[in-house]
Amino acid sequence: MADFAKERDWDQFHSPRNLLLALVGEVGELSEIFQWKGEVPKGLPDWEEEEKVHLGEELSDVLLYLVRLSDICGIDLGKAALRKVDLNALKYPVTLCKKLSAVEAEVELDSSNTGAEGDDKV
Ligand SMILES: Nc1ccn([C@H]2C[C@H](O)[C@@H](COP(=O)(O)OP(=O)(O)OP(=O)(O)O)O2)c(=O)n1
Repeated sequence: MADFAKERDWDQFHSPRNLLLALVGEVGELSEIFQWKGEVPKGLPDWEEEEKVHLGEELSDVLLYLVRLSDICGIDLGKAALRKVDLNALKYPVTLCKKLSAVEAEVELDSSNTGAEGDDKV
């Protein structure tokens, strides 16, 4: 991405703020693909090949602007992400999360048996 921008004299435009706005714009384009479709099954089995190619393009735009933004801010994104994975693991221990998931599933089951509305689940 650094070479790509340099070759085109685009360094002048690739400021942190501009890259952040470009990133958000691409997230918007990514969202448009899913807009109004309702929930879609994992793996997108019913999607046309063309739609999947489009999805890959928008995901790539998000990734490329994210990588460029990190670079321009002097952040080693690979290192930062690995550190965050470690922090996440400490914050959400496996045993605790499994117990909470089981309890939540039970509450969900109870509320569906009684007809009460439960919270939306992730
Ligand atoms: N000043 C720019 C312009 C583009 N790009 C790169 C990063 C993205 O991967 C892609 C974005 O290009 P477009 O702005 O043309 O966006 P789309 O490819 O999504 O096209 P469109 O918005 O027409 O769907 O090009 C860049 O690095 N710097």
